[in-house]
Amino acid sequence: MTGPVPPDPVPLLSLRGLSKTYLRRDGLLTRPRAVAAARDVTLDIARGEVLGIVGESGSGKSTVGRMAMRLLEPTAGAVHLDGADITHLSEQALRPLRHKMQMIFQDPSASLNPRQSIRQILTTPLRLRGVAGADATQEMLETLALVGLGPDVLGRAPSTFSGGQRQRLSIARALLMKPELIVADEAVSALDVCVQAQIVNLFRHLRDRFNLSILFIGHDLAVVGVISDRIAVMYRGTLVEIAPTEQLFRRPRHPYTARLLSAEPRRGVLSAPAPPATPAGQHAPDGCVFSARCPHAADACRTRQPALAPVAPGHRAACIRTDLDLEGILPHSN
Ligand SMILES: Nc1ncnc2c1ncn2[C@@H]1O[C@H](COP(=O)(O)OP(=O)(O)OP(=O)(O)O)[C@@H](O)[C@H]1O
Repeated sequence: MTGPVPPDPVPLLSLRGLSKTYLRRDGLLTRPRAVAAARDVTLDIARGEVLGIVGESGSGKSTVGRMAMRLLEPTAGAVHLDGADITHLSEQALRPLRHKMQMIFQDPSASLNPRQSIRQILTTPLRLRGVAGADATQEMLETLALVGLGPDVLGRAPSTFSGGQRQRLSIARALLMKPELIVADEAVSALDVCVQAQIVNLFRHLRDRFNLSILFIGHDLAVVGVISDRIAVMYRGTLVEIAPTEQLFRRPRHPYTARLLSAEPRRGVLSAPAPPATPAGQHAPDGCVFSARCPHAADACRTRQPALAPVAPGHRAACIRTDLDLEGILPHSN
């Protein structure tokens, strides 16, 4: 008997109650204070899913991405990859799993060695996988073609490429590790608007082709919305809303999400300005993290942070003002 394929019961990546606290000193003579870069973040990413994380600068997006990659030790919480708890694995024990998780950063120049040719750069992941000789060359060329580059690039140095081409090269290098998960941290933020669209389309194509899971981190809801199946919204280290993309755009349930949406242009999907940054050096209030800026804050909002609670199927929000009818916008056509 055939029927719909049930969803994969084990998410590829599962973040459970992840927190990260830094001690920060604001001046030479001041006492260090604790800064919660991420608080109790719980997220799952299914195989083949693109999960967006959006929020303004300093909201903790990179901290979550780096903890997911086990590049940063969490202060509390757990990271599960394919059902296995990898939170406390040693670097040596992690090594065989590292290839499954690849990270793409905002500035590809920083991760492409300027003294190496593209052939040398792309040889490294192949060597790590034990692929050499003619097989390596063939795989290199196939992967370059996948990211829209030709064989002529192999002898060139990274500095001879544009920003968009360099990002294509870092994606090619990541693909050569045969990853199952890609964490793309502001991977298109530094690019021109039309190049952003091309790279976002490339990520989408690669997801479809390889059933990749992608954690797509960005500050621009319009860009993140184009590629993501679901979006998680962060504010000051706290996950305040998570929903399927269309639902989040159409009917946001947290005032901060509504505010991000109102900063979006109604047309020109990829040209939203960055939202204003969180004021530096301000402590989170005792209550809801957004209460100080929220136009709908009630007294109860200033006394405690609400938990992320279901508001509709697949949709959760950390707001006690469930009575609000917040304004959304029409979703972008994917
Ligand atoms: N090594 C560190 N030491 C102290 N504080 C840190 C450190 N790294 C990050 N932070 C602080 O943690 C908070 C979250 O930073 P994070 O980089 O995760 O935010 P983000 O949303 O990715 O922002 P951006 O896009 O600007 O990087 C910020 O307040 C930041 O200043």
